[in-house]
Amino acid sequence: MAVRVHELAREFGVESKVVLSTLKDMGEYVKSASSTVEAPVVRRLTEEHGEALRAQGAKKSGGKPAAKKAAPAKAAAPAEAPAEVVEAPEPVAEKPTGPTPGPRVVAEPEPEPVAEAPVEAPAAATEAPAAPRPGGAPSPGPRAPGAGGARPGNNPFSSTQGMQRAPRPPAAREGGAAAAPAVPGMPRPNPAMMPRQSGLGGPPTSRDQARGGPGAGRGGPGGAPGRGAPGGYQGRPGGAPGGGGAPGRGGPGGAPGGGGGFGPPRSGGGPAGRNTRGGTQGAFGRAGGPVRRGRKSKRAKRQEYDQMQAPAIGGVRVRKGDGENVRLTRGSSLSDFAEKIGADSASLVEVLFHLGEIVTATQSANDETLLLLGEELNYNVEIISPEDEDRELLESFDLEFGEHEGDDKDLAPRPPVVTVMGHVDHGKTKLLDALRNANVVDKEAGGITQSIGAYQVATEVDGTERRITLIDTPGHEAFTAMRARGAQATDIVILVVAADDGVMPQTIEALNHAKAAGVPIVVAVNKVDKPGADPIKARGQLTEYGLQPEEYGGDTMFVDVSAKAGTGLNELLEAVVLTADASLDLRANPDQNAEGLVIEAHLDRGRGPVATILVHRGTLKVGDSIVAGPAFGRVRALLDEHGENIEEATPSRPALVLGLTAVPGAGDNFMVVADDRLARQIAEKREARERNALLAQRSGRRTLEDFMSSLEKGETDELLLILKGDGSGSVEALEDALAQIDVGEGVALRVIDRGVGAITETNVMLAAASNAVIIGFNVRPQGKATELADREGVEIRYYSIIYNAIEEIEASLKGLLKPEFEEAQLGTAEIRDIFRSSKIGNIAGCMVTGGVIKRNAKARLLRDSAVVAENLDLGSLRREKDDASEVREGFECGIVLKGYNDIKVGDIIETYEMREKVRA
Ligand SMILES: Nc1nc2c(ncn2[C@@H]2O[C@H](COP(=O)(O)OP(=O)(O)OP(=O)(O)O)[C@@H](O)[C@H]2O)c(=O)[nH]1
Repeated sequence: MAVRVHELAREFGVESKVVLSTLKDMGEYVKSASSTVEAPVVRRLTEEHGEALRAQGAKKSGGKPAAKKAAPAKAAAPAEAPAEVVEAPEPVAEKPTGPTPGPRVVAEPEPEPVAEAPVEAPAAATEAPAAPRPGGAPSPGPRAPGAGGARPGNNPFSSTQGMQRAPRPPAAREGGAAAAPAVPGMPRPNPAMMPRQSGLGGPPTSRDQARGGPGAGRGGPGGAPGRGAPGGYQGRPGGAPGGGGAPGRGGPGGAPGGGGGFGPPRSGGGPAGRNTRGGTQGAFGRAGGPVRRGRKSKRAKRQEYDQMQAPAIGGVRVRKGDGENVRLTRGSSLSDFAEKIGADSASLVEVLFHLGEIVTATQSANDETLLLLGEELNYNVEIISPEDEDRELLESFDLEFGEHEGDDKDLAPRPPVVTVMGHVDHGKTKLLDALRNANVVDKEAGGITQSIGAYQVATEVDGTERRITLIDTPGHEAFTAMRARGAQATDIVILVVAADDGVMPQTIEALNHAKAAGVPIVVAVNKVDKPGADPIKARGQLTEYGLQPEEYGGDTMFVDVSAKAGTGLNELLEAVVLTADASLDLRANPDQNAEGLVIEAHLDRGRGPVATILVHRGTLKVGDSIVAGPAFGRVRALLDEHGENIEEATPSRPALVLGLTAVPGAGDNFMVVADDRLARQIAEKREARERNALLAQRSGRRTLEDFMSSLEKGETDELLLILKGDGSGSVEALEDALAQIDVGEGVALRVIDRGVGAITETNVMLAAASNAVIIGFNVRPQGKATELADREGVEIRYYSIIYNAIEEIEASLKGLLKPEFEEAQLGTAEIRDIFRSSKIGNIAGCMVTGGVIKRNAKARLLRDSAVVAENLDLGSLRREKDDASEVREGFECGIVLKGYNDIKVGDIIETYEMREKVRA
């Protein structure tokens, strides 16, 4: 576990800056008092400088000994009522494959930390080294008192059990778990204990923090050093046996360290596949240090796996429930769960791990996993349905969807909405076309009707004009897709049966769908113009399926039509109206904020997102603030099916809406809200929710067995990309070009997100959660995105030439990329002032805002997160009046960019150097 510098300082009784400078002397990259320091570093600090620091602290405080504990450890469960007492666990004998028996749940006799609370690390580190571990295993570090002395080395979350950079005996260096003998009584290597993957170029401090800790750990099962294992920033050896790192995304072993690799995903990062960062990272793994070469043999992997399967010694301490209800939304993470039950997410990770599932604390878990965990811990987990979720979401804004405002007298009749279904080739499309051409309303003479997904027709029934809205995507797929989303777009189904063909399988299917939805049916017996037509037979056949023709005493109207000849169309429409009148109460309040459904939506190159909506109630007007699924906006224009502008759309009226910020999905509901801000808030919440649900789905249940089978199968993988560019054109071009890459079998490429603008923390989070690589095209990261990417081990690649991006991605996918140079970030400086000199050009008065600026570095200039100049050289670097070879963060300096004068105050100079990249 990582601890903060100030906590360490408190521990030693010295000021933060003393610890900072000691760490810097040790060569550790530490920024400030609030920076985190990884356990192995803490240990080294303690071992090498602990005495001196404490002495210094004691001197300062007048001989008072330094505090023993940095801070009170967080209790993971409420003190009261351990629900179930299970004796301290003992080692369990060999276990067959398959999920391990449930976690040994140990009641907590006192509110002591469950796994290791982060703050324990310094305490642990300052303890005298513990006795050698049972079995003679090298003890990578002392343990905290009271944190499970009885179960040495068995806590995968223990900060004290050796992390990536823990000094360790040479014997242990040969591949972690695989090399560790399974001595009885010795902690078996547990996937959770394996070294985390590393090898990326960023500062280890921040990265490590996220990697090693409970819940955030990425080190996966397996023993070999992960991606770029021994590399990393510090180039230290990784992976002590039983090393830290919660079970997480890292795959078993992360076998061939992809650290410097730019190889194909299948070979990178180990056999972990989907759930491992390694898989994808391997494809674009950043350089950063020496890389393990070659793949591990199947045997070694198998061995690792076997050991991985072995039950860990030591139980998981989680307070069991009493069958209480726990309501979780789709895609909740273990952290969310933990919060609800007052437990530590790390223990939940561990519990699941024992159940054979590898889920990190922050990752979205799927429904099954959440239910499983609930069952195990005796909680009644209730996954909130998407509809309920949305209802609750709207309720939180004091809104309601799907209700008419006012009372009965406010309701006015509205046209029925009709979907045409039937067997292939029975004439659905033809019928829709025929109806459109013959009966469309408000049609200018000669006007062409556009297909916007729905249109209105009119017919006269009993002397009054009656309108009908037809959804013009025929077939039951769209109908069921909408139903699956809880949306009922259809009031009546026209079931088309060709008179010459009779009832066919899809006729029945459509019939069943309509029945299941409780939607009345009108049968159109089509193609009656054909010589072999037998409309009577069709009636007889459908009777067998429960559709009794009215003329035979039933309640279903059958109408003979010929879509081709245009006969029977009015009768058909009349039948629809009569059926609606007989069985449905189709009324809506037209005088409220509009609500309804998105029938179809797409991105139009010229007009942006366009959506065809169907108003259910209320009246949609130009200028309304609208939220449609995860999209929102102000209605800029409303168009009807003739492409004509309309001012408003009343109930059952389909209209094309322009002005949305994004493309909603078919079946999403839409509603008008008070203002744009509210619309945005709702949309954002929905989007986040959708993302979580998607991630949960994608993450699936990755079991240890899955890992094994991927190992055996020789792993196919997918390279996921997130594209960010400076304009929608470039992003599209890049995506198009990527789609053209022939990646060959076993490797797939998928763009999971794209967008215009700087690379944001959200992009990084998504990449982290889905093991994607971010491609930045002429854009740079924003805010703490880089830091987060480093911490999360997310690879971001920057390009300014599409061709280069394509070439590299293609090469990496094909595993053809030759060793080459790669950029290593050095430091950034912000231009605070500009001094003009006739001799040397413009001098940028800068503040170094991160890292180190070195004189011989390469530089690029950023303005508002966009790259304005690339491949620049630092002409001179000065501190005060003197030339400097490097200037560190927090210091001012003067920089001249060789041959480049177009600088502005506020610009960022980003420096880097090219390091040779070694491929695995
Ligand atoms: N003679 C005759 N032919 C028709 C009639 N209606 C449709 N057809 C023909 O039947 C064929 C299929 O018609 P479609 O409208 O494409 O049928 P569909 O049900 O939409 O077919 P899918 O879209 O494949 O499910 C076409 O060649 C039409 O011209 C009709 O009333 N009489």
